[in-house]
Amino acid sequence: MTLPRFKRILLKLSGEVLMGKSSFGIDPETVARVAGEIAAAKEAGHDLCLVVGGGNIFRGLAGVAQGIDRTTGDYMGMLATVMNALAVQAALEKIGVETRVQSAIPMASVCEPYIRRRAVRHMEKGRIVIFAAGTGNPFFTTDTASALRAAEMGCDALFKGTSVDGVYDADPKKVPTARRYDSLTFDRVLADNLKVMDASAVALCRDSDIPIVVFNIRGEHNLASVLEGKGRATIVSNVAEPALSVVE
Ligand SMILES: Nc1ncnc2c1ncn2[C@@H]1O[C@H](COP(=O)(O)OP(=O)(O)OP(=O)(O)O)[C@@H](O)[C@H]1O
Ligand SMILES: O=c1ccn([C@@H]2O[C@H](COP(=O)(O)O)[C@@H](O)[C@H]2O)c(=O)[nH]1
Repeated sequence: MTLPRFKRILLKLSGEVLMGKSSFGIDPETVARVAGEIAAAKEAGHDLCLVVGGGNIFRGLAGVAQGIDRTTGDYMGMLATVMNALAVQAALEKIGVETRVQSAIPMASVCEPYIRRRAVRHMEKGRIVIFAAGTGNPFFTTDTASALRAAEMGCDALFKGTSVDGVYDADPKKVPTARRYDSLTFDRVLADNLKVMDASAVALCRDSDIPIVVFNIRGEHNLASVLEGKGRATIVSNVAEPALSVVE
């Protein structure tokens, strides 16, 4: 399928992807590889901002399973995303890309607080803004933060770089016979309760008319391919049902 080409993009980087082949934490080689691909996307003329997940370090619900109350667990998860954001910033700056980290939870000694107009200005100056600490609120995820920031920053699309190559009719990690969609509507994702992204994120993108492109960022050069419009991905948009297709 040929994907549309987008200029201003919010790239959501899954925390899990940053751990590379390990089962926890940050793998420097993977972060460096992803940073190189982000730098190349910028070189190719895209305006980029990033939201980084925290699943490689801590998720609120995992805390709940260990007896930590949900809100505390969620704040721990948000702090995990700050660590990831700093790791991505360091890797980007090492290869000469100017960046700023803005956190939804103010931490003045570590990074800037999230100020929308300031973030817009950074982007106008060609910097990559990395949004950390999700939305700053418990009971949300970085998917919702991505949809929110994409809308606030006037992005043309939200690219979800994750560990699956698109949206399936069931979780492909649990159902081996699941079939992948080439394209589908926001309404279908919500009606079928497809779990690749939170319902709140999907609803926000639907209402702001921001397409979501789900692709596997674990594969080398996949980011470049989907940005060029030819990679393997699923596009979720408001386009009517006839455009919906299952490719395999
Ligand atoms: N219908 C579906 N299609 C595709 N993937 C699905 C579907 N339902 C569930 N998933 C799961 O969604 C996961 C991707 O989303 P998830 O929110 O878990 O990760 P992430 O946000 O990318 O990462 P992190 O939380 O580590 O930052 C995949 O690993 C996949 O197993
Ligand atoms: O707005 C937000 C964003 C995140 N959290 C918590 O952080 C972790 C990690 O984020 P992922 O999106 O799963 O990568 C998440 O599990 C939440 O516990 C949050 O509370 N609010």
